[in-house]
Amino acid sequence: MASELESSLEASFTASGALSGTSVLLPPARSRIFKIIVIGDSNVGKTCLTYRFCAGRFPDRTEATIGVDFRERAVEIDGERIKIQLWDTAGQERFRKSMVQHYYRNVHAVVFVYDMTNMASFHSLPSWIEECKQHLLANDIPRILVGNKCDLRSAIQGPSS
Ligand SMILES: Nc1nc2c(ncn2[C@@H]2O[C@H](COP(=O)(O)OP(=O)(O)OP(=O)(O)O)[C@@H](O)[C@H]2O)c(=O)[nH]1
Repeated sequence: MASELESSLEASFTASGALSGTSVLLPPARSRIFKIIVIGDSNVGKTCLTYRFCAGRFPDRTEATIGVDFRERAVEIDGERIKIQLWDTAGQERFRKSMVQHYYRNVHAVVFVYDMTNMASFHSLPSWIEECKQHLLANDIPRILVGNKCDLRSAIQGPSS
């Protein structure tokens, strides 16, 4: 029993990255949190995308996001448990004005979303990229582009639409 306890204590030291062999029991290491902002025109599906990722299903109904909504999901990557904190931002200018500087603070990655059935939302991407530049987003911050609503096959718009 005592030896079992000893080995489990040692395992928790090792898991928390602390030195084993000391007599102090440290709390387990806290998960690292990564902040990812999701941006794009209103109605492209940012809320649905983030909700689906975090809750495993689509929301029953959606309304225009005001300011920002936060969603979180724990995932394991390369054996490390991390927390992904998704910032579902408002697409409508009037609902984002007061919040926009908070979106870009300490951000780890950006997801740009457009709606494949709405070419205008694709053409808006340069203005979203410009907003990132204006908020001094570092060049090494990963950026991902998502073309949403690909299930609406017959409504997908191409460059000539
Ligand atoms: N067919 C289809 N509809 C979708 C998809 N994603 C979102 N929608 C619909 O698109 C509409 C807008 O979705 P939201 O997720 O609220 O869009 P948003 O980008 O968060 O909008 P704002 O909050 O105004 O910025 C809703 O009617 C959704 O049901 C998708 O993948 N496929």
